[in-house]
Amino acid sequence: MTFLKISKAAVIGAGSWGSVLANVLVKNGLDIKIWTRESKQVTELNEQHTNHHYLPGLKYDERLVATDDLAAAVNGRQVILLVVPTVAIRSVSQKIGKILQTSNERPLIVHASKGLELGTHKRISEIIAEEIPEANRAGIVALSGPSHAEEVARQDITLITAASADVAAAKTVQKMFMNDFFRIYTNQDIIGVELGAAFKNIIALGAGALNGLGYGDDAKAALMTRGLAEISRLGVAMGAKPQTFIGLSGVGDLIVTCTSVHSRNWRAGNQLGQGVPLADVIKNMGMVIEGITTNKAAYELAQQRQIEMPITQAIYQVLYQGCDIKQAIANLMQREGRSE
Ligand SMILES: NC(=O)C1=CN([C@@H]2O[C@H](COP(=O)(O)OP(=O)(O)OC[C@H]3O[C@@H](n4cnc5c(N)ncnc54)[C@H](OP(=O)(O)O)[C@@H]3O)[C@@H](O)[C@H]2O)C=CC1
Ligand SMILES: O=C(CO)COP(=O)(O)O
Repeated sequence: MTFLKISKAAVIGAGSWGSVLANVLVKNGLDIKIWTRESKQVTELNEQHTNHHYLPGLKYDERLVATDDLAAAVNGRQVILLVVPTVAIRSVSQKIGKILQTSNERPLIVHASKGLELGTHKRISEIIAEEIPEANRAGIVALSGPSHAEEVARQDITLITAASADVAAAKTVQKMFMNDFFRIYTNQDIIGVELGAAFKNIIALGAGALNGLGYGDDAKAALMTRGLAEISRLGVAMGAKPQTFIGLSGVGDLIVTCTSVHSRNWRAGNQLGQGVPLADVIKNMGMVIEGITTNKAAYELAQQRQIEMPITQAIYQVLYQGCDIKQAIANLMQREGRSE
């Protein structure tokens, strides 16, 4: 595609991240419609300009318009930004694909979700490409990097990546989001960007668990470093460029997710480390914990491709096979000595 100056976009998903990204775009002067499946949330966003369940205390820009009518959100928009959990990407994309076929429109599709599909192990952009016909999309861009909704909401400095094989598409997204607190880099390695984003959540579960168990900074640094080594190994085997894992969407996002109390994955791991059962952790969070399903996908991929991922395997044993966390850590420590 050619570079476009965007004035109208739709944001699909009004959870923590979708609502904050929508707010950034409104502040940047764009006309934004945000879609949520919840009619009560539409009323709250349009009348109180709040999103109490997801970001208590935040006042949204009054120009942000919410709707629960997907066609009304999508039609006539130059960009559609998907920000629903990975598990919902296929069904939502299917619906959007049908709407765009009927209206015969061709917007740029952007997503900011981080995960792999269970069963197929597909990346988000692969799912979108399957469900929205090529004739009805101008390109696909992944928006990803170290960014917590809670901090972007208060306009903290945040730097992330717009990734697409199509440079003009990535630059279009860069331009629409950039402002004095939000800085976007482009990257053509969408495979590496999406995989770094998905896999770091697994390691963040482990970092949280170490904290919950009372381990210190040495353990955290070790987990992050060896975690980066194994997620890059799988990522490169899946077609990612190695250097992407030392960029914002790789080590950058790994650092923020493994060290921030805002991270849902870290907080979930922290509770598991304190002995809270997984079902209760999920119930109490009230928001998506992507690392739990991505751990299963990554474990299966590692098995299929015979790639050594001891941390991912240990977390899989804890989450899915009932292994005690302390036993899983002991098993990791007792592995035969290796070179780095
Ligand atoms: N939160 C953050 O700081 C960041 C999140 N991300 C990524 O963004 C994605 C979304 O995360 P986040 O906003 O935190 O998630 P939340 O749990 O805060 O919100 C999820 C949103 O998606 C909606 N949703 C859930 N399931 C479906 C479905 N089946 N169909 C339609 N809508 C659905 C929810 O609607 P309802 O309220 O009705 O359930 C809600 O609006 C994730 O992949 C996450 O990894 C990326 C960077 C930062
Ligand atoms: O991706 C994120 C930060 O970059 C958000 O991480 P959590 O989903 O763990 O909150």
